[in-house]
Amino acid sequence: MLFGGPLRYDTGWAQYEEAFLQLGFRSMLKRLPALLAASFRLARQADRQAARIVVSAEVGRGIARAVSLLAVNGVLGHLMTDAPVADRLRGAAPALVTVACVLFLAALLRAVSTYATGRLEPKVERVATEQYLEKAASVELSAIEDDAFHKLLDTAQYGAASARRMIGIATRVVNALISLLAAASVLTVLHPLLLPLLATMTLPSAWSALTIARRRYVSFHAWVQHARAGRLIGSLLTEAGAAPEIRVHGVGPFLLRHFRSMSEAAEEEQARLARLAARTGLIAAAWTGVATVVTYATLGGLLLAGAMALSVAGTAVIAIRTGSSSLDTLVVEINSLHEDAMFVGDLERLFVEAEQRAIPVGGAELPAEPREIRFENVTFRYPGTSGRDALSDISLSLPTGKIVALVGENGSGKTTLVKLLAGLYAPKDGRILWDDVDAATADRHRLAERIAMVAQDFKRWPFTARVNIAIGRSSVPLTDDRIGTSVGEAGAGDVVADLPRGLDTLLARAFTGGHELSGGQWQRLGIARAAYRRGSILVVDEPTAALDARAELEVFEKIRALAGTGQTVILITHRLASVRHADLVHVLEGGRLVESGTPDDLLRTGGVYAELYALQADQFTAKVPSPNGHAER
Ligand SMILES: Nc1ncnc2c1ncn2[C@@H]1O[C@H](COP(=O)(O)OP(=O)(O)OP(=O)(O)O)[C@@H](O)[C@H]1O
Repeated sequence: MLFGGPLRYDTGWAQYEEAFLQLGFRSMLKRLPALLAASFRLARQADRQAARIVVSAEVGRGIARAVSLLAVNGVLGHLMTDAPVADRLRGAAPALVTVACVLFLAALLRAVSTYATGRLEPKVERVATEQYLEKAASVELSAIEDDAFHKLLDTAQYGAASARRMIGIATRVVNALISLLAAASVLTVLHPLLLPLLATMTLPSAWSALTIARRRYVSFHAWVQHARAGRLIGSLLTEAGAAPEIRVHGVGPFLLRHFRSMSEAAEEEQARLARLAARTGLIAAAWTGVATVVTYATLGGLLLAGAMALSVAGTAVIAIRTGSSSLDTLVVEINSLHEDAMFVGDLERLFVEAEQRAIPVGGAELPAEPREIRFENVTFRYPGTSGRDALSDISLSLPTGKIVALVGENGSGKTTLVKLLAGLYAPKDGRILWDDVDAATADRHRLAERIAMVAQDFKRWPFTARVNIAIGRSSVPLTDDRIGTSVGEAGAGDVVADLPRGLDTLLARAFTGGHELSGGQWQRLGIARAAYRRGSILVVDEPTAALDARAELEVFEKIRALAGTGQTVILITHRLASVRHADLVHVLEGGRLVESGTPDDLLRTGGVYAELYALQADQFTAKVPSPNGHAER
């Protein structure tokens, strides 16, 4: 099956299983105060005033219900006496007025609570989502590439919606709790037998709701990656980037087949859950039925035996109905609260883990104008990969203010080396020294400030051309001067001039008014972005891969000019002719440094560089067959 099987258990799974094991009814009740406190904390963070209003209104509603129950008891007490009807009614009147007033007040409080909850819920979701996104953006690249962390990101994204739901649920829990307390106290006063009977009637629904929620949560975690893969396939079918290949290579039916088989597997799981839920519900209903019969039979027995007055039995019936409906609500709502709290728990777990894997803040100051950056016996392997190191025992110098070229065949480690230089990864062994400051101890944010990078797969932001350039340093105010200079430095003037609305053209074909650039045009904008950033070290990874011959020459000219202004240029390229202007060339092979020197030195000594150079040169000097069959130079 594409993307592996539906159930992939990795290290992250063990933690979910532990969370699942905590899902007992007792532990749920024990955790209730903490859960309510957590949702209240979130609510206060989002909107303190609305949170206070909701809590006060719900407590008020609960109390109102308790008072009305006691008042009803008073009404029945007066009505079910032997006195004349008029006297009975007169006696019951004050209690009736109390019931009416309390019901009116409860309705008012309900309206207040509805309004404040409605105001609060979206804010809670926004605050939680913001925190989620902020944490996701602040972790190390290695965390983003780690599939266990990614799974956590996947599941935690539901935490914000759960946090929103928890607000409404928490209000209903508080309300039902108070009203249950009222019913239970009334029942205890009426007859001690009635309380356990009430509990027996409600236990089955508690058990059934809990069992169903447990299954749903476990299933969700087992299937979350499957669902992501399914969504990914679905989006591939509609994505503009994949559209040409889907049509020319006829990939559509292939992707659809996989989409269907993945969806069918997920449907089977849904059907399995529904089957189990139906069975559980049926068992619970039978159990409740028996318990209800026993309860009313007991009431009848007490009446027949003269152990209970008719008015008391009437109140008991009302209290049992109120109590069991409150208990039902409570069980269902606590259960939902718990289920949602587990997703909020995932979000909190993400916060903790993201904190641990965050790019550290602070550290040693880097020299303002270092003479060189030295790699000292640097070894690196990508986290979670086995096999060979991507870089092994590399020692080399990157003198500042010069053009240093990194050369080597595909997969030799050039990009990895510059990622380490930029602080995106840390070496497994060895050090990267900026003069004598170890980059591992340096302030990472300050280090990144110094670097401008045109990566091989630099981001094509779905924004305007202007923003696509200025996003190179979004922390400074955007000025036309700076944009203009950068466009000039990158030789992107023609690209911008050709755009229908110049710099204000939206570069996202999928949106109205959006425009698409060619690969080479994008590459020029990417270089303009790096120029706009004005880092002291410019890293360009294959800057001319998509450029035509004339543009390529021009771009290298521009890059040389940047080095002339004091910028250090680290250039990765397979076009060895362009490397001839570099001050220093490092040649990598299989993650090891095999040669270093000026281009002329390397050509003279005749190693890997000279060999690759000769191969490329041969392509241009090879004899071109003439029309009459003789080879010509
Ligand atoms: N994010 C990653 N996770 C795991 N392995 C990676 C990752 N990126 C690169 N590698 C591996 O590290 C090795 C070096 O890759 P790198 O991208 O540094 O090579 P390169 O010299 O830049 O190649 P190219 O000329 O094709 O761009 C390769 O074996 C590659 O498979």
